[in-house]
Amino acid sequence: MSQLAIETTALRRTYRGRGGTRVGVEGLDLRVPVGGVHGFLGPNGSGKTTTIRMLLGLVRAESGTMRLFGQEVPEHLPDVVGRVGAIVESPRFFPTFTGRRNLELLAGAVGAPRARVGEVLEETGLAGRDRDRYKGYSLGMKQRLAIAATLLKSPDLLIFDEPTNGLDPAGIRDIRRTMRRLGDEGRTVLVSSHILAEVEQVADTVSIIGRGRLLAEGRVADVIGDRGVRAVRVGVPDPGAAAAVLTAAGLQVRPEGPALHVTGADDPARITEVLARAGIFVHELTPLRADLESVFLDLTAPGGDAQPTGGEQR
Ligand SMILES: Nc1ncnc2c1ncn2[C@@H]1O[C@H](COP(=O)(O)OP(=O)(O)OP(=O)(O)O)[C@@H](O)[C@H]1O
Repeated sequence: MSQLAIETTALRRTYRGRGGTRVGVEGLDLRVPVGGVHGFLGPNGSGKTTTIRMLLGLVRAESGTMRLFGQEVPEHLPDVVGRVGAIVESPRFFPTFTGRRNLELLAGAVGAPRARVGEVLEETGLAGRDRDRYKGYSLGMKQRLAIAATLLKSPDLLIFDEPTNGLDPAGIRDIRRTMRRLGDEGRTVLVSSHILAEVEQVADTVSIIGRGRLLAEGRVADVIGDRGVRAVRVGVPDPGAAAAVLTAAGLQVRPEGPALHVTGADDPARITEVLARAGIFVHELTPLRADLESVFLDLTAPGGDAQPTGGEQR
């Protein structure tokens, strides 16, 4: 088994409130490989922040185990914390100081060499704006400065909790690029989000959770491939006649605009074969790939057929 940057087993945390006990995380098995970007996905309230806070020693787990780079935490957190950088809440910067000055102060505080400040400004694309005051930064620039701050000590693992919250599309693209670059450098990036389209483009691997449990994990393409409904759009001159023939052959058919949406065929060639035998010729045959969004919605739908995988999908 390849080394894991993060591993949790049967992790559990509940919250007691006036309305009774609320599940934060319930038996969560999370495995994040070393190197690359890992999307930690789930709808609002599914337990992402709770998990991240437990990993960082900010919230206590009720039961279960957690490891960072093989070291059990929180017991051995002091041994690994130097390898971990996290943006959980917005760090506090001095509004009237420049971005660079803020970083220089932080570098002093964490014992990073001063030269590192220039490097992290480059890495986060802030180099041209580093002499502007923090209070004049856009939200996206503030977020990039927060990332720059976590990079000062060159962490092997970066944990971002919903890093693009509140950003405009350009800001989102910048953060995504920064995360991708960090992953390509061989660092491990854990990025939590409930916005799938965003993570789908940047992540190498994903874990999808719902109500505190793991629902699916693996490489993005595999998670989609395993769960994707294989459908094909079929264009024919006479959709009514074709629908009757396909239905008689045991396939599921519904109209989709001027074409047909067909499921139930393991191989699209079977559709052309069935239709050709009936003298119907196909002018369009488009396999419709499920995207992560629909897989996610399927898995996390209340009362849906989501079965926790227990993490044995790899
Ligand atoms: N301090 C707390 N006190 C009581 N309940 C809490 C607390 N923190 C979290 N919860 C509850 O635990 C569950 C998981 O919350 P959590 O914030 O971990 O989810 P999340 O996946 O990060 O959500 P979001 O995407 O909205 O940030 C929710 O039902 C939430 O209301």
